[in-house]
Amino acid sequence: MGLFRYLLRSSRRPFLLAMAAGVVSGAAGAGFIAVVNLALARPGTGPAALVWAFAALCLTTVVTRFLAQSLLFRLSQGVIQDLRRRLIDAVLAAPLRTVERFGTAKLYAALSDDVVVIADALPGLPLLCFSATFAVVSIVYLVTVSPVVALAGLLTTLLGIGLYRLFAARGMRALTAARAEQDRLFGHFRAVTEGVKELKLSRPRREALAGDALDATADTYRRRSVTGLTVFEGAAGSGQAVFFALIGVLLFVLPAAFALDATTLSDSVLILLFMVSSLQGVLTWLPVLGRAAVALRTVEERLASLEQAGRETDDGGATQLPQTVFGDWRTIEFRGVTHAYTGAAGQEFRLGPLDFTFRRGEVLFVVGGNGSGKTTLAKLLTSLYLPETGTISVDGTELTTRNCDAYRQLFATVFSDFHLFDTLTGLPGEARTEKAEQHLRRLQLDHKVSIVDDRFSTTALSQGQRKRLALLTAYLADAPVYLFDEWAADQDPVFKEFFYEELLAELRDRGKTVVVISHDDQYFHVADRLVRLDYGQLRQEETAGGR
Ligand SMILES: Nc1ncnc2c1ncn2[C@@H]1O[C@H](COP(=O)(O)OP(=O)(O)OP(=O)(O)O)[C@@H](O)[C@H]1O
Repeated sequence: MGLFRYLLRSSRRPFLLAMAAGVVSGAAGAGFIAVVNLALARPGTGPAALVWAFAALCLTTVVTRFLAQSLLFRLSQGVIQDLRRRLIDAVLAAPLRTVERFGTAKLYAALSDDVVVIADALPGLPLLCFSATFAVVSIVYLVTVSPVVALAGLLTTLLGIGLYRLFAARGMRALTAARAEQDRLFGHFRAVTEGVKELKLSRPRREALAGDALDATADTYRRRSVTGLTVFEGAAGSGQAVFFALIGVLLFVLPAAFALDATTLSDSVLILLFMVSSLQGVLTWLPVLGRAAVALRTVEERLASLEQAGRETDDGGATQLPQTVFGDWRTIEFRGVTHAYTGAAGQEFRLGPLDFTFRRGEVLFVVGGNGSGKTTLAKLLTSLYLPETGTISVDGTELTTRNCDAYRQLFATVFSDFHLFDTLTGLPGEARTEKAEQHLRRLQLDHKVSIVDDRFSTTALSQGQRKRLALLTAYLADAPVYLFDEWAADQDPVFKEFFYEELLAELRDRGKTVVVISHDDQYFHVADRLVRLDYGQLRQEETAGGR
């Protein structure tokens, strides 16, 4: 039912058209059997009207069925596209913390697997309509042949539906349990693809993680899936069995009990045989539809959780250029700002409460030991996290979900876990390629990388070189504020010096504001101001250098 509801909401018109085609096809199919029966009663002497009816019903059955299926094929591809678009939009609009809590494995599973499972099941839906209509019309026709057989047919159909519902509830439970394992399975796949070096280098870890752990999850997934699909197959078998039982009763019990003649008997059996064969068509789709219902529920739950966490791009102002919203900013003020993470074992890391003011045009260093909260502070400063308590204000305007997207456009960043896009698309367009080539030379990457069709020719580089390419991208963004999270950590002494002594000075001269997270104490003197984090608490320190 969930699938029907979803399609009625998302693609009402083509879906209703496909269902109507399924209904017409079912009715025409049953009418076809009635005409066959009438023709069999008078072999070779049927009136012309019967011949025309035969031809029309044949054609209608075939054409409407084709129409319904082809509409559903088109619809199913549309559903894949639509669900993926909605998931991607929800991920991009949800707060970063919500996306981090989800984890990539769960999102990949929904994007890659669930949407395809749903779409693959859709062509089965017209068959349900076809068979339901076929059954209703057949029973109505049976009333004209023999009310007793019609009643038996109706009771059998109801019994079949009851049995199916009984089985389906169990099948759905098993498939839902299998689906939960799938998230874990995708987590293992990710660990294998991203940890391939470590796994190759250590046989015990490979056997433990890519062998035992993955096999255990895959086994549980397989067992639960097989149970679920087998239960659905059981539902199909029991549906078929009750109809066969009815035909048996019709052949061997009813004639004696109700004095049915041979013609009534053969008409009824023929109709019931066609009902069984149409039912078989539906029954083969039941496991597929069961899996699709579970997948749709998972995707909808994931969408709802992402959407419930709040959209961050609702503000009308967010569509304006940052220059017009926050372009003239002077100060960013933290007042009583906190952010906490709760680990799996319940332990908590709390940053803050933080009170400090960040000023336009300064070069600010954020320093402190590992895990002291520097990156978390950077996420708060860039508004990737909004404060859990306290406020961050820009010249008195408090940052909220409604204006944070506009505010974020002030920043160009290279986080320590940055993603290196291989395209320049989306960066300011004017003389982009020339500027990129010039920076490639400056960063000594021109012998490795070139720009081809607005793309880097390669991103398969050393970590230090990849960081230089990320720096180039940030440079091209030409944002008012730059944030570098331990950028120099992977650079050789020459590039460290270039970064701290040349690049930061150049950015300052260009009127940029710069935040540098750093462990390189030999360069702390280039900062205008330095803040030190110690277990989430902040201390401001003077520096020797700066202006
Ligand atoms: N996504 C997260 N979920 C849960 N805990 C987190 C998360 N990110 C960071 N933490 C925890 O918050 C604390 C601060 O992390 P943060 O990354 O801000 O430190 P850092 O000062 O940047 O460290 P480093 O110098 O090692 O990069 C750490 O104890 C870390 O375990």
